[in-house]
Amino acid sequence: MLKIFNTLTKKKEKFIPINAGKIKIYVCGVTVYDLCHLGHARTFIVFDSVIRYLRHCGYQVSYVRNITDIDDKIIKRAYENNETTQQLTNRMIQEMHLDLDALNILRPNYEPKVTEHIDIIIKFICLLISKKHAYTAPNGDIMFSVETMHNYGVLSNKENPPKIHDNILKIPNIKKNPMDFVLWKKTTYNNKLGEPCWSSPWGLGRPGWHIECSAMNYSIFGNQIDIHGGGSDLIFPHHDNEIAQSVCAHETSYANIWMHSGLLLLNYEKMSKSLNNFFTIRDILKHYDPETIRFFLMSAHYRSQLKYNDNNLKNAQTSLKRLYIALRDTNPTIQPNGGDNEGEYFISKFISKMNDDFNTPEAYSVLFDIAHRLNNLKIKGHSLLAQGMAATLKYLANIIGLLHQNPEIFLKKITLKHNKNRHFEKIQKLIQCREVARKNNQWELADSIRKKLTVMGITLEDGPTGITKWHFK
Ligand SMILES: Nc1ncnc2c1ncn2[C@@H]1O[C@H](COP(=O)(O)OP(=O)(O)OP(=O)(O)O)[C@@H](O)[C@H]1O
Ligand SMILES: [Zn+2]
Repeated sequence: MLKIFNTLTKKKEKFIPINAGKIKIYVCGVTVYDLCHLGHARTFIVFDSVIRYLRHCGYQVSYVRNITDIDDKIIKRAYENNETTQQLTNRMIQEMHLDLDALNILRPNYEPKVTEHIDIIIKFICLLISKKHAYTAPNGDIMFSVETMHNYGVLSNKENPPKIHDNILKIPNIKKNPMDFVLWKKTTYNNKLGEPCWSSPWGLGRPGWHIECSAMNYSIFGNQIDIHGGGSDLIFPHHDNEIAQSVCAHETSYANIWMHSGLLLLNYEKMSKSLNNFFTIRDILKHYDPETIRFFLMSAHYRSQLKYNDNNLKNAQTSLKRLYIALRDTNPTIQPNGGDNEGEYFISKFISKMNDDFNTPEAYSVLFDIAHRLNNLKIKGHSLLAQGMAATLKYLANIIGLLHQNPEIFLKKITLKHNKNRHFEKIQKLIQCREVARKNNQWELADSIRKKLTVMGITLEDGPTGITKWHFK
């Protein structure tokens, strides 16, 4: 029986879908104004493995992950780039698909964009106004009134009310309650940045952030879904506000289970676009195989935080290598358990770990037990049993999107990447030494380093500011 931890009840609960055999799941997606970083990959790989597992269990899963294609940060970035918000977001959506596909993340069944749901959003806000849950603020914005909901903040826990962001309190006379939030943002008279706006009963404007997910959920799924997911950074205010809007507008419950993935941290802080402390998926893919990244991001329980650093990625690579080495010289095309009880034992152990709130670290340890057993069988020359064990290993790992490559190809690829990385590090070091030599007027040394780099196929370009660029010839 599958159990899932529900952020709403703070308990692991038996999972029972609203409609037998079918699951409706919605995950908050990216605000598309930059390339995706490894923090996004964490959340999307977590939900990818959840969805793969639910499908493996025989559920028909309908998976929606939205795209936020209108927001302050998008407007600002498009203005800086001297392009339209649509040009920017279309480009970033394409790049996002490239990166997430590279990580073998299955595409959602539907990826709704906010700008394609403005009518639905407006209707939703009208409903909230008609039910007296929303009001027009003095500046013309439409605000949700949190006092009209008896248990506002239920997800983030009312007993420990979340801190109100300072700058919310600084806005004078706009909100009836400092926790009230924007549903519709009125376009300012001069519209300095030329931001996109839509006509509405309240004049030209654009939607606030929280309303988009409530409205798109309603339009795609009706108001009730089985699972709502996202990173734990979204619990408050985004998900509490979604609950407030959806419950107040439609007077039904909203999501049965709230699942939140732990954040990927860089130096103890959330990796994030706004904090500008991120590594793009693309950059990491230059140094690591996509499957290594996937393996790393599932190596801690999905609710735990995970620290990004090169060592952790290297460890993930070593672990994955161990599994592929075990699979080497086997032909795992026969039945997964090879007809023996040991295979069945491992399968049921793996399934019980995944049924326990998708415990991937424990599920990994079953994979390593199988690999260990497989190595022993190979050493002892029990070829048929080894084939069965290899098939079990591949079958189970495939459920969560791992070990789908040919072992020889994977092992060759990581050796090549390793050599390339070492080559890259060597180049960087030589360039640094040359820069020091130049600063110290050691021209002969600087010149000999340049010659060495030329032999390695590197061309240097010394910029006027003293910064040296390089490229392969
Ligand atoms: N460091 C992270 N670790 C895990 N999940 C993350 C991380 N950063 C973002 N996410 C998740 O990725 C999805 C998209 O997030 P979003 O586009 O808001 O990213 P962001 O980098 O936090 O952007 P911004 O800083 O502009 O708000 C959300 O579900 C969010 O919870
Ligand atoms: Zn959302």
